[in-house]
Amino acid sequence: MANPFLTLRNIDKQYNNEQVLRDIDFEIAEDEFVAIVGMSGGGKSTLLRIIAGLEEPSSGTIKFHEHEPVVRFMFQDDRILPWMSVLENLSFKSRDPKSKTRAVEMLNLVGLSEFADYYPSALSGGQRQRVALARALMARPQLLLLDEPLGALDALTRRKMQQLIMQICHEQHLMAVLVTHDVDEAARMADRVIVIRNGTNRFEEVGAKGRDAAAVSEVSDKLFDEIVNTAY
Ligand SMILES: Nc1ncnc2c1ncn2[C@@H]1O[C@H](COP(=O)(O)OP(=O)(O)OP(=O)(O)O)[C@@H](O)[C@H]1O
Repeated sequence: MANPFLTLRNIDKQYNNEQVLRDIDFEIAEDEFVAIVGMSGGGKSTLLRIIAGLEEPSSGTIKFHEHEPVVRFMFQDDRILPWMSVLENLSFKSRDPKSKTRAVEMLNLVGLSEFADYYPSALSGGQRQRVALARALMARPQLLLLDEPLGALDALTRRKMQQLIMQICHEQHLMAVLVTHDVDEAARMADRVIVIRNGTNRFEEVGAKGRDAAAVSEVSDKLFDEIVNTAY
């Protein structure tokens, strides 16, 4: 790979006697958007935590090439604080007055500038996930780890959020690793889709993003076959 940002080599992970990940081996390039798909319980979230440095692999190496990047997560559960306004949710961690300016900018970026003073209970699920995205962007991350962030949204809101996340990652030169159960989502959003089968990455689909509807559907059918043909 020409410009690797992150390299994972022979990553194994066991919990007690359970082998969750085995021989995970792939690279992520600068500016790449990667999706990880696979059966439930297959170790996708564990892999994200290992990339984030929240969990140590049992063996294998993980290497960021240039420098330790700023990494932020987005989850299905938005984890925004109900007793704070939208703006406060973004800026409360920092005493720097510039943080409020940055929060306003980030709300603008995700299309929520009119909602700065709202409390989370007054927002829709899609708007709350926009707040979660804006909050993740506050620290100027280089890498976004997206653990099924759109799983609880209705189909239309989900499509809009997919577009927003792709657009922001592209404009801000952010790398992203998206874990999703939705093979259409993976085929639509990612430059490359990695299928985790039996704990190992056995299949990579390259060049997913920007395909037309027919091509997305073809890729997602292929991904589905790869996943369900796994002997679990
Ligand atoms: N901290 C832990 N201690 C023990 N076992 C764990 C721990 N975290 C995960 N596991 C086990 O590792 C396996 C993989 O879990 P993980 O959440 O990574 O899978 P997943 O592919 O993200 O699943 P899903 O798609 O359902 O979210 C599961 O069997 C889970 O029970």
